[in-house]
Amino acid sequence: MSGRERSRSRGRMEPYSGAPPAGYGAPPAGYGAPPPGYSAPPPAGYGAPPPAGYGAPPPASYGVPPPAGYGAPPPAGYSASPPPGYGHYPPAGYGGPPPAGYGAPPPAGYHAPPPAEYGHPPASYGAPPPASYGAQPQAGYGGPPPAGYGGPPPAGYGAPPPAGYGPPPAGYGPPPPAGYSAPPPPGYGYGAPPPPPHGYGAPPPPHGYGAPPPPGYGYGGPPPPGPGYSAPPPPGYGYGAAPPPGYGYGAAPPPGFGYGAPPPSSYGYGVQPQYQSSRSPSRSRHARSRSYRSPSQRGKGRSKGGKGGKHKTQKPKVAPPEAKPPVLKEDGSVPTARELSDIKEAQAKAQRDAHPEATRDLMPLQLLKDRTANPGMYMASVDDAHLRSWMYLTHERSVTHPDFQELKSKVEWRELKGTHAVTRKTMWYTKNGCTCPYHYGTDRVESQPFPPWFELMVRRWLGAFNLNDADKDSKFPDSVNMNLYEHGEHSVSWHSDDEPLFRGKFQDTRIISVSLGAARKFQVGLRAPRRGGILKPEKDSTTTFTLGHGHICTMEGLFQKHYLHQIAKGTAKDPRINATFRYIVEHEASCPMHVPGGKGRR
Ligand SMILES: O=C(O)CCC(=O)C(=O)O
Ligand SMILES: [Fe+2]
Repeated sequence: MSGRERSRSRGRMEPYSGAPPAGYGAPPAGYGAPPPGYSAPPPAGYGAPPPAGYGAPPPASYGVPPPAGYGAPPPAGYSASPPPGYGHYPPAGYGGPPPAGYGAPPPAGYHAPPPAEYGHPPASYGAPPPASYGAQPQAGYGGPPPAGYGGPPPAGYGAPPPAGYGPPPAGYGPPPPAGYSAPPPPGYGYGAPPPPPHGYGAPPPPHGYGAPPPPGYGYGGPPPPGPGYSAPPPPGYGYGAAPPPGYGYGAAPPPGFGYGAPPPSSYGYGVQPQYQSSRSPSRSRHARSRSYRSPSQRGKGRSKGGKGGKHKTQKPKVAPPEAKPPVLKEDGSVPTARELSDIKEAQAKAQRDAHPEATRDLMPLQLLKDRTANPGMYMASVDDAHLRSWMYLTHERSVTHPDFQELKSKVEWRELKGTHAVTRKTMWYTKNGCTCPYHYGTDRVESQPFPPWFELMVRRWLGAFNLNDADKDSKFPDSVNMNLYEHGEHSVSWHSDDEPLFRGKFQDTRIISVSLGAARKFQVGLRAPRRGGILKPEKDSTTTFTLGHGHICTMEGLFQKHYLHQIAKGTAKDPRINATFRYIVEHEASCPMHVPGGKGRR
């Protein structure tokens, strides 16, 4: 308070005489309309007391006019339901100027909810969009985004264009992402839509299917099925029916498709189709499940089926796979390791695009947000009905800083040792007498029962989901994996929570993740075939979110089958705890909860 202001407030106590008390000259800025009867300026001499209502000084907080829109619904452009945490309680320190950026809509592409203490705009707010967001923001970004930048990019468009997109690289590599055929939105910064590579989109030559594709047709990856692609094979080629859509992309023909002779070696654009003998219809299923084997399953004998051997006798005997023809480029040359990975990634993507998962109409699935009183407070961060995969983010106020301190000091944290250093600390609690351990790569952590103090804490955090064990949708999680990241060097690299215990690669799973302490970046991306044995998301499919104190993130449906996630190393100085609540479906054979022969169902 300045000296002048102090004397003004003292002046209020003086009797009115002659001149108005100090400070009464004019109502302070922002005081709104003068009270009824007040006629400014005061009458000469100001003999009379100030009109009724004028006597009191303006309330302390009234010094500054309230920010436009304060108290009212969120300002225009703020989106019908503001993102979770936005505006459901007034920013701290309200009464001062609105926090920078308040009143502006959140920047396009800003997926993460604002941090717990709204009032500090998120770190990236107003800053350039996340790296994965495609083109650099246009000059002037920081004000409203350039026209066209506001809406979400078309599917597949969020990623940067392939290197050298100006003129497409020779051979053009994989087909452009879905939706890419549309010109980029204005302002997206590609200049003009890229010219299609020579021959792209044109139908293949009418009789050319037995022959190599014409020069220049050459996609590194499989061509999209185009008009004419399902044209009958050249005379003499002789399969009865037209090949199924997508055939020739490396997928095996469906059971019973049964052509006598394999197609000529040039069929399939350099990617050899996989032949299926009509005697082994399980081949394609076999090939498919093979690509879903987890790190722990890989390297184990196929007859074990990756389930610790206990289903040995139940597994159907499968004939040893026929030797696969080598994958060649369209010019017949052998691809480099990187080119081969690109080809495999494009094949996997084509498979995925061609094979949607069951819809929720066909196979109902209740999303956790729909169990709450306020589903609008949950932001869809991944909403992928095609892959039956969902991720929602919200902020939960009942998660407190004392909770963080209690967890940090009471949990018996175990160090996880990577190949070179400690990657993070962890703990694994289970319920109902379950003794299943948790496997992290080569590390194994024995379970402990939920401590009573933790049970209470968790019931509070997850209260909004109304998990009262009344039916299958309302089951309370029966296990939790906790991580303590002491600083930015602690991390968890790309993975999915696909441990056999949860059967997340085969059926819907729910994972509820609660974050406490320091904020860290959480990334998700589409699962791609391993590259050089390493699990990484498909190129250009990564999205980054910030998980701060009190954030709850759900992963639902087949998210663990189709998506990967990670907490990458970063610059964080302060510790963070994350608890992921899970449902065990298939207990290990040594566990008292094990059901012999049963593949559990949630
Ligand atoms: O710390 C996180 O937010 C993620 C942890 C995680 O992915 C896991 O425990 O499986
Ligand atoms: Fe995970």
